[in-house]
Amino acid sequence: MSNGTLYDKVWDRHKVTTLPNGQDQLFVGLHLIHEVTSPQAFGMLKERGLEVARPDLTHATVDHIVPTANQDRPYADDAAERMMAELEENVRDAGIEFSDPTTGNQGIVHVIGPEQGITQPGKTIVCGDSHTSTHGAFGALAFGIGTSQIRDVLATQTIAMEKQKVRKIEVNGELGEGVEAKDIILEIIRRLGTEGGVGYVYEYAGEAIENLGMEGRMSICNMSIEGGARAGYVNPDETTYEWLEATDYFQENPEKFEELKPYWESIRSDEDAEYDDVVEIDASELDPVVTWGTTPGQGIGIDDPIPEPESLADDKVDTARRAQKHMRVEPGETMNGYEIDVAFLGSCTNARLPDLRRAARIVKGREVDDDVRAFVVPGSQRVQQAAKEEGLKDVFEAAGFEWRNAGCSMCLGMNEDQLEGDEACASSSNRNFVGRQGSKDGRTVLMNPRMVAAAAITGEVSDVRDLKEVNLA
Ligand SMILES: CC(C)[C@H](C(=O)O)[C@@H](O)C(=O)O
Repeated sequence: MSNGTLYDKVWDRHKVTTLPNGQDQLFVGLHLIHEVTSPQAFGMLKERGLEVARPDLTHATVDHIVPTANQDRPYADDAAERMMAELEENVRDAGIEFSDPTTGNQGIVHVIGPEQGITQPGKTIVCGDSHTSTHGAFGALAFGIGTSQIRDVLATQTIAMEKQKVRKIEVNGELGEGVEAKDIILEIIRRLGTEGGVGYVYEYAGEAIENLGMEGRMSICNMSIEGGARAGYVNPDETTYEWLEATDYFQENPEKFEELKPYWESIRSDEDAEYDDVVEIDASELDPVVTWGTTPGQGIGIDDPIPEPESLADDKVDTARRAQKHMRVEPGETMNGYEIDVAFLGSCTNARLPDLRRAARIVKGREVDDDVRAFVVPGSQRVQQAAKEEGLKDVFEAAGFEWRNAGCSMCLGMNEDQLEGDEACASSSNRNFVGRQGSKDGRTVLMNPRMVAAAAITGEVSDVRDLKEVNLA
């Protein structure tokens, strides 16, 4: 195959047929499920007397409601216990592998798939979760689906979809000190808007993307949906293969690695592939980005002035006014110095081992500000364990951070981890919508994990470049 994008190639490879309504029916290589969006779908399946078609291509975890402090069963929260029990029953009945908390493999669905090596280049991957775009970091075609689509995939292992356009986002230049993958994606969303990607899949390319490790690529692909694109991907390369080779799946099946590698190579976008749109970004111009508003697109460099709503496009003026009122910020001010009450280091965007490592280098030998409650919620039990083994847990706890079990936690406040009243939170997560972190008056400022660490220490949104990093060794 040649002259195509990865998107075209993976799509064609998985296409079963074109349906009478014009949509394509695609075979699904991996269906990830979690406790929040799957119960209803299993219910619909049962009503029709249908069985799960490919339990072997389905994998479950529990992440959204799982308590991150006390995980003794039954969970203190009845609703959480019910959702967990239902998932347990569904996976048992269907024979689906379940990374539950007793396995040591549990964690946020978008952290564990890559960890276990079941997220692979050139696969179609779906999950009832908008951040499924994360898996695109491996060159997979991965997108979030709704409940009725989960039902369809459970029943048929296929999905009906319309083909999207492809926008190549080329990020060139070298990232400056203190600036990282999260800043790149916040900048992309700031420039193109939260709706800018509707109808598109994003291909992230360019030397700044190629220079990122898999975790950074995942942070970027993760937030594709915040820019309106249901999927985003990076072409697989040596960095990808190195990660894959070290995973359980390929350690146990080394012959599969050799067998699949030529396929992975073949689905890379060709040099002469045609794109529906191309956008270029210079990574070397970026400062750490923080949000001033209530959408991930309302971001600015740490020392840039918060915009006058009137200076924005017409359709953005009202939302900007409302956002500034909610956040209690004024145009012309910077976010540097904005007081915070909570620091949350977690989520499927930024709770992998290197994220925690970078934050720990800022935290080491310092103390969390007296007025801040700060916590670290590792993305998975494996991240938690590895971080503990290399001493990161001790670094965080010595500074006054709470160290938790794996889960989504305060990213969306579906468990007991929530903002109270009008607390402001420096958060490494992906959404700053009003009410997102559990309190309708809560205020979320999105930023990279090192910036969260800096905010925890100073008690206000700060430029991490002003704090000296400590060597962890
Ligand atoms: C619960 C789930 C449907 C939701 C999503 O799809 O994104 C959640 O993961 C989120 O981040 O808001």
